[in-house]
Formats: sequence, C-alpha cells, structure tokens
Amino acid sequence: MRQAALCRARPLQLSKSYACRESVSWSTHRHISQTAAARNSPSSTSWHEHAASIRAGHKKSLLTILEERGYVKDLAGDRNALNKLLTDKQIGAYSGIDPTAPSLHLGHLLPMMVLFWMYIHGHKAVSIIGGATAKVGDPTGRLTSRQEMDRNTRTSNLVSLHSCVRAMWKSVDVYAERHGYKKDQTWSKSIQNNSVWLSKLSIIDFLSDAGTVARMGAMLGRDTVKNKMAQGDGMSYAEFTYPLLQAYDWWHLYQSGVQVQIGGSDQYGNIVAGSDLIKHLTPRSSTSPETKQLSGPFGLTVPLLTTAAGAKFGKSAGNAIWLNKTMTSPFELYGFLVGSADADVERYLKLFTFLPLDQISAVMAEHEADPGQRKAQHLLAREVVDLVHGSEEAENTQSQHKLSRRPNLQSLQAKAEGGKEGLDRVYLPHSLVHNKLPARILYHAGLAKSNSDGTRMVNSGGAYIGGQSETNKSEGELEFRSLKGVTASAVAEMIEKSNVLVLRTGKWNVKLIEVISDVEYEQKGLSAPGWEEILAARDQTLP
Ligand SMILES: N[C@@H](Cc1ccc(O)cc1)C(=O)O
Repeated sequence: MRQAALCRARPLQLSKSYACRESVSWSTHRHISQTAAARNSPSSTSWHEHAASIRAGHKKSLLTILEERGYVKDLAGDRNALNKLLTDKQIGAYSGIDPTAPSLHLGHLLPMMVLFWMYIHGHKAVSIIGGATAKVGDPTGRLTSRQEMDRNTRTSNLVSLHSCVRAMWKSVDVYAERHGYKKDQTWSKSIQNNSVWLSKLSIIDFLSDAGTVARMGAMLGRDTVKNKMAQGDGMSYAEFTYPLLQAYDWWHLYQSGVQVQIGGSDQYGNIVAGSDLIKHLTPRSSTSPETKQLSGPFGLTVPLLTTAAGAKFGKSAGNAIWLNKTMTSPFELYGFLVGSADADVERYLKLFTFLPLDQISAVMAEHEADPGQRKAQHLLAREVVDLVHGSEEAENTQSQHKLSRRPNLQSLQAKAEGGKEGLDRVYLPHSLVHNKLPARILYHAGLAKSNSDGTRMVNSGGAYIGGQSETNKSEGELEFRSLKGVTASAVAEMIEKSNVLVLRTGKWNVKLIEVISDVEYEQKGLSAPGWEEILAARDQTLP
C-alpha cells in the first residue's frame, strides 16, 4: 500500500524552474567570502572542513546562529539531528506564502529571513507561492473563513506577489554581499507555484496518499478545527483539508531533497502534518536509525512578534506594513521601524538584518548611552529598507527622514542672524506647496525665476533642502542636502510633520518657509509667484 502510494507520487511533474534546479549538481563546497568567512567559516574551504571546525567547536553551526539570533520558536524533529544535518549536508529548505494579498508584508519577512540565512550558508532555498492553496484558504488561527476572492483578484494577487517575492530574492543577493556573503554559483533559490503539482493531482491519488495517512482523531483535535467549529463560523470540508494540501507540497518537494520547512509559529500544525505524511510515505529501509533520522523531514517555526505595546508586529494602526513600495512607501516603512520601542530594537536588529551580533551589541551600547538619538532604530530602519528596496533607496529615505524632523525655528533664526546665510522668512499657502515638486516650490518661494528655472537649479545640484542635523547634537544646527532626487511626496510628508521647509539656492540664499492654510494666507493678504493663478482658477470654478 505504502509502496503503491510512492509510485503514484513520484511521477508528478516538476515545474520548469524546479527541473532546471535539479540539473545543477549540488556542490559540497560552501563559498563564503572573506569577510563573512572571518565570522562564519574559513574562506572557500570544503563543506567537509567547515563541518569539522563546527564539530570541534571553532565555528558556530547554522542552527546555533539561528537560535542565537532568536529565530527558533519550535522545532519539529530532533534538534541535534537537525544541527548535524545542516552542518554535514547541503539540503533544501522551503517556506510557503498564499497569495491572499498583492504583496508581502513585514510579517512575512521573518520566516523568509531564516530561508535567507540558509541560502547564504549554501542550502537550497525554495519559496512556494500557494496558487492552489490560496483557493482553499488556510483556516489556521481564524474563527471566520476568508472572503472568497474572484478569479481576477486571485490572478492579479498571484502575479504581483510573485514579483514581490522575486524582487526580495534579488535584493537579498545584494544585501548579503554588502554584509560579506558573496554569491557564487552554488547558491540556489527558486520560486514555485504549488498549483503546478496540486492542480494535476487526482482526488483519488490524493485521498489514497494523504487521505489515508491523516487520522481523523488528530485532525479533529487541532485547535483551529475545535475553535472554528465551536466559536467561529464553522468549517468547510476544503478548509479542513488544508493542512493535507500543505503536507502534500512538502512531500512533493521532499522528493527533491527539501528536508526543512520554515513557517510562522501558527504553522506548526501544518508543518507536522507534512512531516507525518513524509514519514508515512517514505519506504522503510534497512538503514540505521541515525541515517534514517538524518534523511527525514524537519520543521522550524519562528516566533510570533508582538511590539512592546502588545500589537502584532508589522501592523501600524491596524494596517499592514507592505513590502511593495506602491503600497507602503519606503519612507513609511522606515518610519514604522524607526518608531520601534527601545525594548524591541535589539531583538529586531538580530531578526531583520545580517548585521553580526558584535556590531549589534556595539550599537546597542551607543544607543543606551544616548537613547534620544535613536541610533539603533535608525540602523534597523536603514538596514531593512536596504534589504527590501536596495541601498540607494535606504540612503535617500534615511536622509529624508532626518530632514523631516522639525527644525528649531528660534535657533535657526539665531543662527541665520549670526551667520552668513541671508535667511528670509516667508509664508506660503498650502496649495502652492502640498505635493508640489521641489523645483516648483523654489519658484513659489521666490528662489527661482520660473518653474523651469527651478528645475534647472535642482538638476544642476544648485538647490538644497535643510533640516535639523541628527549627528550634531547642538539643537537646530542646519544640515543641507541637494534637492536632486527629493520627491514631491517626501516634501509633503515633511511638511505634514512640521509645517516648515527650509530651502537654499546657491551658497547663501536661504528661505524658511512656513506653510499655512490657503484661508489664512488670503486673510493675511499675502501673495507669491503663482498664487494669482490659483486664485483665478478657483474663481472660475466658483458657481
Ligand atoms: N499555509 C501557509 C502558506 C503555505 C502554503 C503552502 C505551503 O506548502 C506552505 C505554506 C500560510 O498561510 O502562511
């Protein structure tokens, strides 16, 4: 019976990308660059030698690294066997995401980080997008069923989630290199859609493989089933079967060496369902118990993160923080992370960055000496934006954030009076500034003769925006950066916070712009280049 099940399961077609991967031979060498090597392994030594130095206690094993950084909540399988497996052998690891939304969110990043660590240590990483499982919807931890999605939304979610995951994986290579882990051809990653195999699976094969292995007692005993039936909106047969579909994914992947599944802490039950299925469907062999254990499945769940205030991590005011920048701007992502509580930031640095632990301890010591500067939070925010959106975006976002801190007006004035800068204070109405390109604001503020003159100044690097310096402790110290690359929305966000904008052209021409409402501007009887046009347009639209 078991053999028969195996024979049916084997001929499942592999997806194209998978088939490609399979043709790449699995080298037994780890290639870790010099810098990382200094921390983790000897440069370019064989897997063998590296394993020997871990066994001798000279290097940390990958599992120890994961444990030390706080990634491991629960393990399905024996800890020491997994430790040995990850040390001795190049294996495959996977984590799945159902495309219930068009983008990854910050919560997805945690299990993905474990996959990234495995990847940069030479293990084969597989991201599964649950095109098939999303049609059923994982009921885990829910009391109410998900709203059914129409076909178009499902397809568009699938496509955009896929591109989001792909972008993440691309970013990881660059981010890893910045931290000393240099990519080589043995690094292997793939993204696969489980509808490739699940939609080809016949119901009879499914029932006779997974269906006969799963026991009703165990399935009915699961908290999700009990709670949803007793306190929730009941459970459909399809939802009840969800763990078996996920189990089948793993069984499918296991046959190509994917021995580890990683998931959020709520995924433990689904992971165990997969591990049980694999154990049942794997033919008994005459190998020793140890060899058998080492060839078996292992599950790893990451902790559920809650902020110091008890909210689910990755949600701000009840909304998810997305990794797709059209849904959550890098500025907002940075802002969310920079707002991390002092009690959380060290933990997050370990979980969401590749920074070595000694560097994290060093920054924490600096942070504790002067918590007001939020040095650790800024580092966290910058690293995560770098990982998700790349280093250029991270640098821009960080300087925009620094600029958005409200300048201290009094000391700015004092500085202007004492210094060479001719600081001129002007008012501008909201409509001339809000969501306007910086070049245009230069014109309205009287710093450029026209719109195009403003654009020319910005493009030639002759126009600047000022904000309060963070590095310099003297309050109100002005720091200028070029306006080139500063977006209208960054300026808008800045104004939203402080209502003040400091712009400079050339060396000395500085305007301190206070943004007031259109009504107040009119009441004050003020005018600025471009304001008449706004008034004229408004008068025309009046009844
Ligand atoms: N059930 C997982 C997603 C998933 C889908 C398929 C898998 O094979 C694995 C995981 C979740 O909801 O988070």
